Amino acid sequence: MTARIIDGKAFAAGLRARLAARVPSFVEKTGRAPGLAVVLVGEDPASQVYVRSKHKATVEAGMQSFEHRLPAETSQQALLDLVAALNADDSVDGILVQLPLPPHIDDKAVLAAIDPAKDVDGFHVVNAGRLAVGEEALVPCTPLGSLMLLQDALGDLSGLHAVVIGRSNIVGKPMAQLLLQQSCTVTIAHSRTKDLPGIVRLADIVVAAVGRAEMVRGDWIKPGATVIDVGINRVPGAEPGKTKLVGDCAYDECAAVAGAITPVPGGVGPMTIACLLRNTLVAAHRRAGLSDPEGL
Ligand SMILES: Nc1nc(=O)c2c([nH]1)NC[C@@H]1CN(c3ccc(C(=O)N[C@@H](CCC(=O)O)C(=O)O)cc3)C=[N+]21
Repeated sequence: MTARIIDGKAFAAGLRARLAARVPSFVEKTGRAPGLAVVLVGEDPASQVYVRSKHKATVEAGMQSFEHRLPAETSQQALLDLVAALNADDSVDGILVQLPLPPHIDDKAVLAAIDPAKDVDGFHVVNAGRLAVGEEALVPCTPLGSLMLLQDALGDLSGLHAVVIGRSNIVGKPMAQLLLQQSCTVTIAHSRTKDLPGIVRLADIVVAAVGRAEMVRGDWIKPGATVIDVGINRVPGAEPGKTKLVGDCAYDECAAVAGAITPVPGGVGPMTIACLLRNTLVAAHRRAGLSDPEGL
């Protein structure tokens, strides 16, 4: 069998177009465009690339983008002061503080300072708790985008066994919550799991979010299973001095066995940015007292 390729890039482009189509009626009702503030502390080159693509996508969707670039030596208090100002700014619907932060800053304290209503990353404990108990929440973008791709590929997920590899607060745990909400049987596996290949072989759905390049091998995959590869690992490329991007799954091996699989790049990554805009539009509607935009 050769897996169907799940085209996250195309799905994300479609989602961004649907979002852009909803912006004019929001503007008409409120007199302003939804606004996303992105805060970058320091000059990490990968973070700069992500922040640039977020800005571009935000503007293309007709939303307002506020970029705040602070030097690496910015104090925690200065960052908290900026977050407080963004919380108070009515033109800002979403606040994203790019991670990782420099080591002298306590990221938990910063995330806790973001107004949960503007927490478009869904990282605040209030949103994590709301997701866990099934209340209206802002849901972390990478798991949300992964779920959208799964539902597009499989339709109803009810009763399927999903194995999530990785237990981070940003991906693994919220992914498991979303799959549980869809009535999957969910196993959360991680670096200490005994017989990880044996556990993964039980899965109808594999979500790989461990952050280790090409760790999941083809002979771990049940024939026909759907594989969502969340990993983004930069490794040495074919030519010396060049790098390339690979996922947490050994792509060629897994694609030979799976029913469907996301590539890296072009899979989950573009969905993360599209879902950030989706969350910004949703947050803007809720803050304005409007009902959630439908069909997103
Ligand atoms: N507060 C916060 N929220 C985040 O959502 C967040 C963050 N911090 N810190 C960094 C990670 C990483 N991240 C990605 C977003 C898009 C792609 C993406 O579009 N990737 C493309 C390729 C990009 C490339 O070529 O480098 C793809 O997979 O096709 C990747 C990674 C969001 N992050």
